[in-house]
Amino acid sequence: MTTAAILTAAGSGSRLGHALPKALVPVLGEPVVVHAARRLLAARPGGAPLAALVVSAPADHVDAFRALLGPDVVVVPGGPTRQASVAASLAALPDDGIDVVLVHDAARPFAPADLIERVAAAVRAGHDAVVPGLAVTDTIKRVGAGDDGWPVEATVARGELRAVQTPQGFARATLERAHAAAEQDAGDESVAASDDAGLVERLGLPVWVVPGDERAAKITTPRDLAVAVLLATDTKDL
Ligand SMILES: Nc1ccn([C@@H]2O[C@H](COP(=O)(O)OP(=O)(O)OP(=O)(O)O)[C@@H](O)[C@H]2O)c(=O)n1
Ligand SMILES: C[C@](O)(CO)[C@H](O)COP(=O)(O)O
Repeated sequence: MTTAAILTAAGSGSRLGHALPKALVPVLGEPVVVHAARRLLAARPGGAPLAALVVSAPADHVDAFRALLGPDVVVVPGGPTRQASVAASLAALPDDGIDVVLVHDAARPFAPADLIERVAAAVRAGHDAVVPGLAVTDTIKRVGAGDDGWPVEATVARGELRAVQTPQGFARATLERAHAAAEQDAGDESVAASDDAGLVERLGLPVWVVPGDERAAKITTPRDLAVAVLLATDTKDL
């Protein structure tokens, strides 16, 4: 089997509040997207390097991304939602016998190689959709909508919950089918899927969870950027 990866990096990073798009924000002197791409390219899913890497960029930064990532990485303009950006990258994926696709967020730039390889291995073992997940450590409450607060409706059994990360791995045909079936939602953030496995779930197909890794934490807020500096140091040799 042959594995390729899609790296989503076209978001603006509004919650981060930086002057640059989030993927171009430096961590220890290098842009987030460079850290993320380097770790994907260093992984050996199935014992071989990725056959291709397609990165989505903000439309007005495509040339800057190409200069940063070099000629072996395909850069495409992203769309208005994460789902649309993945769909654009999927359309640009070469044929080349690629039958396993990893979808990863540049916003999780320090995912270690063993996590990447674990997800790909589960797809190669026969699971057509695989996500890495971490057990939830807080008590989780489901709340209603009140005028001046949020009344608790239930305490959710947290043993059943997983906080899901990327990379997520798919049989290519399953990922293409899932995106094609949800194409009408891709332009609207209020209905677009927040992850690719969610699109597979909408088809009624199974999604398999493998252990996640705290080092694959997502940079969303300014605090996360401070933590990212620690993760960059922690994973610099991975
Ligand atoms: N239209 C979009 C929106 C998001 N993403 C990517 O999807 C990942 C997860 O998105 P998120 O963390 O929400 O990034 P932003 O959309 O940039 O952040 P925010 O919601 O704070 O604006 C990121 O790697 C981001 O670049 C993308 O490729 N295209
Ligand atoms: C795909 C993802 O990283 C899995 O946890 C997450 O859903 C992205 O969410 P965001 O709101 O677009 O950051």
